[in-house]
Order: sequence, then C-alpha cells, then structure tokens
Amino acid sequence: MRYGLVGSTGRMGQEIQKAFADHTLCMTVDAEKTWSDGTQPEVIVDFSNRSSLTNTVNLCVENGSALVIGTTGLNEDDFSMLRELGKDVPVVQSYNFSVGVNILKMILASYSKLLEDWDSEIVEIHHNKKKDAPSGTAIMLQDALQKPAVMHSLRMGGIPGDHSVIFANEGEVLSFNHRAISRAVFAYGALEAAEFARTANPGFYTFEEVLRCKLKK
Ligand SMILES: NC(=O)C1=CN([C@@H]2O[C@H](COP(=O)(O)OP(=O)(O)OC[C@H]3O[C@@H](n4cnc5c(N)ncnc54)[C@H](OP(=O)(O)O)[C@@H]3O)[C@@H](O)[C@H]2O)C=CC1
Ligand SMILES: O=C(O)C1=N[C@H](C(=O)O)C[C@H](O)C1
Repeated sequence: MRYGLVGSTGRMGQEIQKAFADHTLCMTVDAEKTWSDGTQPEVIVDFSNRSSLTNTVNLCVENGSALVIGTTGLNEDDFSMLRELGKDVPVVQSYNFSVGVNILKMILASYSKLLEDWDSEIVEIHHNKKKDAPSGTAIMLQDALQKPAVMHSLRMGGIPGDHSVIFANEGEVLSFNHRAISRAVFAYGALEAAEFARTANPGFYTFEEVLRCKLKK
C-alpha cells in the first residue's frame, strides 16, 4: 500500500513507520515541512494535531486517498468535516486504535443501562509530553457510557496510555483497566484500519466497526 503520514516526526509517526515497514511511504506532512515522491497515497494516516485537520482533509480530496485518523482533541465541527469527507472516501476515526480499549468500549456500551445509577469515574494516565486532557480515549469511553463520568488526568513519566473506568454503588465496586504496554499497539491498529480503508466503500467508520467485521468472518 502507498501511504501518506501526517505527523511523521512525532512519537506516533515514528511507530507508524515501523508498523508499516512493508508498505511504501510516499508523502509526509509535518508542521514545518511537506514531502512527496509525486505519487498519490491510497491511504493517509494522521496522528498529529487538530490544527492540521483541514489540510489533511484537502489532501484526501485532492488525491482520492482514504483516511485513518487518530489525532485527539477534535471538536464537533471537525467531526462534521470528517463525516462529509466520508461521503467521498473511506474514513476510519478512533481516539484509540488498540483492540483492548475498543473491546472495553463495546462492554461499556452494552451494559450502560445497568450502570446508569452507579457513581462513575474515569482515570487516565499518560506521559508528561501529552498536550490534551482529558485524553481522547477517556472522552470516547464516557460517550460509550452515555452519561457523564468524573474524569481524572495524570501526566507522569513515559506512560504510553492507561485508562481505568470505575463504578461503585452502596454495595459493590466494579472496575476496568486497560494499559498500553507500548505505543506500537496503536500503530498496529492503525495498520489494520488502513488495510480496511484501502478497499472499503466511502463512509465514516470507527475502529470498533473495523474490528466488528472480524466477528462476522
Ligand atoms: N488514536 C490513537 O490510538 C492515538 C492517538 N494519539 C494522538 O496522536 C496525536 C499525536 O501524538 P504524538 O505522536 O504523541 O505527538 P507528537 O507531539 O510526538 O507529534 C505530533 C506530530 O504532529 C505534527 N504536527 C503538529 N502540528 C501540525 C500541523 N499543523 N500540520 C502537520 N503536522 C503537525 C508534528 O510536526 P513537527 O514535529 O514538525 O512539530 C509532529 O510530527 C495526538 O493527538 C495524540 O493524542 C496518540 C497515540 C494513540
Ligand atoms: O497522546 C497519547 O499518547 C495518546 N493519546 C490517545 C488519547 O488521547 O486517548 C490514545 C492513547 O491513550 C495515547
């Protein structure tokens, strides 16, 4: 697959290049510099900053490229832009491309009704270079719960990503924890999403939908 990478010099950009080693990097876009070998990427992968989103969307339209986007901190207008792009090309968006977090998201969505009247708190712990808080994943897990949860954000050392969702009522405590051991896990998920997007029909997909396709096989 020929792929473009937005945020190529970043922590995730470096991991993506390792996970996509069997594929051809034909375009890079960073804050200060853009490079292309002159060919059109089949898929553009964006793990950068929301300030790059309009440019990324324009690149997808110009090149007819599918998009895999992991950048966090997006607002409602940004999601509208991505859904609009999905009318023309496949778009896979997730605030977390690990399999484990997406399974947790499915569990929370399935049982949210039973947890409606429990106290709910989300604790997310990330490396001290992370710019946004709360994490995209914490927001995504809260959305799956369909009710507000108290959020706690810790920024410490080099932790790639740790999320706990804790429920309690008068009689019981129920807690879930997901820990990324290395950020390579997000890059493998992005590769799976890119392989899906390369042949998918235009549309706006979540990584959960990509994983659910596997359950049907
Ligand atoms: N969905 C998921 O599974 C995951 C999502 N993320 C998210 O991915 C994003 C990147 O994380 P991380 O790699 O740690 O961040 P870094 O700060 O290490 O890297 C950011 C990259 O984005 C580039 N960039 C910044 N602004 C622009 C712009 N306006 N146009 C083009 N490129 C730009 C930077 O370029 P330059 O070096 O030139 O400044 C750099 O290459 C974050 O939003 C993070 O939350 C992270 C891990 C997993
Ligand atoms: O910035 C990070 O590093 C991460 N960001 C994502 C988020 O905000 O949820 C996903 C992951 O936890 C790592």
